[in-house]
Parts: sequence; structure tokens; C-alpha cells
Amino acid sequence: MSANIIDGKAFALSLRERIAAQVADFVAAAGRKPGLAVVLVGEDPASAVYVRSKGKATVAAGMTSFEHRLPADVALDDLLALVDTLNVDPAVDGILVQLPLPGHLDELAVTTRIDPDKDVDGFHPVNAGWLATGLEGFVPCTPLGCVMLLKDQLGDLTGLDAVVIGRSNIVGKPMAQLLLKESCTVTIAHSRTRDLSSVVKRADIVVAAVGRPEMVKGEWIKPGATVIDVGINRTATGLVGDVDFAGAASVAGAITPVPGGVGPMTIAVLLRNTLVSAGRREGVAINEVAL
Ligand SMILES: Nc1nc2c(c(=O)[nH]1)N[C@@H](CN(C=O)c1ccc(C(=O)N[C@@H](CCC(=O)O)C(=O)O)cc1)CN2
Repeated sequence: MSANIIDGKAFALSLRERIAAQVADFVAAAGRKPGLAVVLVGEDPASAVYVRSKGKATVAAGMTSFEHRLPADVALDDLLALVDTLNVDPAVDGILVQLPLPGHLDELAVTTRIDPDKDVDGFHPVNAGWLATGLEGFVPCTPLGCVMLLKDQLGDLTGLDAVVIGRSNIVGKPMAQLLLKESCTVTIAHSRTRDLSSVVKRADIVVAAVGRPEMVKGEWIKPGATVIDVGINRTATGLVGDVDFAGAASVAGAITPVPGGVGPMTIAVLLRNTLVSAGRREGVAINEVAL
């Protein structure tokens, strides 16, 4: 069997076009553009690339991008003071502090300082709570992007057996919550799961988000399963995911590549969340079903 390759780049592009169309409607109704503020602390090269891409994509969608760069040795209080300013800035609908932060900065202190109503990353515990109770809040971009790709590929996910490998607050846990919301039977596996290969083997949907290069092997995959690879690992041979792509692609029904799979969805969904935030703040209806 040779898997269908899920083209996340193309899906993200079409999502960004749909967002741009609704941004134009929002601007006509509200008389202003949605605004996204992105904060980058330090010089991490990958983070710098992501922040630049976010700025460009924000402007391309017709929104305003506010970019704030702080030195790597910035004091926590100064970073929190910037977040406080953005929280009360009426032109800012979404606030994102790029992660990871330098080691001396407490990520939880920073993410919990962001107004939950502007938390377009969906990392604030208030938004995690909304997601866990199945109510409306902001959902983290990468897992929401994964669910969009899954639904586009499989349609209704009801009753499917899903295994999420990884239990991070940013991807693993929200991913599991979203799959539960789609009525999947969900297992969260992790580095200490016993007999991981057997757990994965029974899954119709495998989401790999462990941060270990090519850890998930082709032999672990049930024939015909859909494999979503969230990993982005820089190795001597280049960029690879958490899944052994060649091995898994020979067994799976569909699989996301790295690059070009889940990654591009992260930024597209960030734009979606920013537009949704702007709509909520201005009382302008956004057609979320069309996004
Ligand atoms: N505050 C946040 N920080 C981080 C997030 C996040 O959602 N919010 N996610 C990641 C980084 N990230 C966005 O910030 C991101 C990662 C990857 C991609 C992407 O398009 N990847 C490409 C490969 C690009 C490359 O060569 O690196 C792909 O997979 O095709 C976009 C955004 C951590 N931090």
C-alpha cells in the first residue's frame, strides 16, 4: 500500500484565502483591521523564522501585525509589562509570545498573563479549561490544524480509534481533547507507555507529537491508518518528523509529510483565531464553519 500524502501546505494556503475574504468583510463592518501582536524574545533562529512568517502571513491576510523583539536577557517583569500593555491595546485582538523562551523566563507566568480573550495561541489555562469542557475558547493552533486535516481526509471521525503520542500542554493534551470532541476513542501515549508499538497498532488515527526523530516505525502502523506527524526535528540529514515517513507511508492510508504537512497549518490557524477574536471583540459575525 502506498499512502495518500496529505498536503498541509496547500490546505493552509486555501484556509488563508478564506480567512482573507472574511477579514475584508470584518474591515467593512468594523472599520478597522484585526491586529495580531507577536513577541519574540532572543535570537533563536527557528523562532525568528516563524515570527517573520507570522508577520508576513498576517499582513497578507489583510490584518495588522505588531512585532515586538526583546533581548534574550530581558527581565520577566519587563516582558510581563509588555504583555500588560498589549492586553489593553484596543488595536490588538491577538497576543502571542513565541516559544520556547530563554531559560530564565517562566513560560507559565508569561502565558497566564495574556488576557484569555486575546490568547490566540490557546495556551492560557482558562482556554485549556474551555476546551476540556467542550465550550468555546481559543484552541491551540497546531492541534486544531491537525483536526482540520483529519476531517478533510476522513470526513466524520466518530468512533475511530485515535492514539496521540505525546502529552504536552501545547499539542498532546489539546489534540486528545479535540479528538474526543469529534467522538473518537482516544488514547494518550507517551515515553513511559508500555508496549507503545502495540498501542499504536490498533489506531485508525495516529498523531505523533513526541519530539523524537523518526521514532514511530512503519511496523507500528495499522494498514490503512491515517498518520499525522507533528514533529519537526533538525537532524544531520535534514528536517524529519517523529514518524519514519518511508516506512509508515508504505502501510498507512494517508500521512502528513515533514515539511509541508502540519507545520504550515499552525500559522494559518493562528490567523483564523485572530480573526475570530476580532469578531468576538467587535460583535461582528465570523463564519467559522467556512474557515
Ligand atoms: N507561541 C507559540 N510558539 C510556538 C508555536 C506556537 O504555536 N505558538 N509552535 C511552534 C513553532 N511554530 C509556530 O510558532 C511553527 C512551527 C513550524 C511551522 C512550519 O511551517 N514548519 C514547516 C517547516 C519549516 C522549517 O523549516 O522549520 C513545515 O513543517 O513545513 C510553522 C510554525 C513552537 N513555538
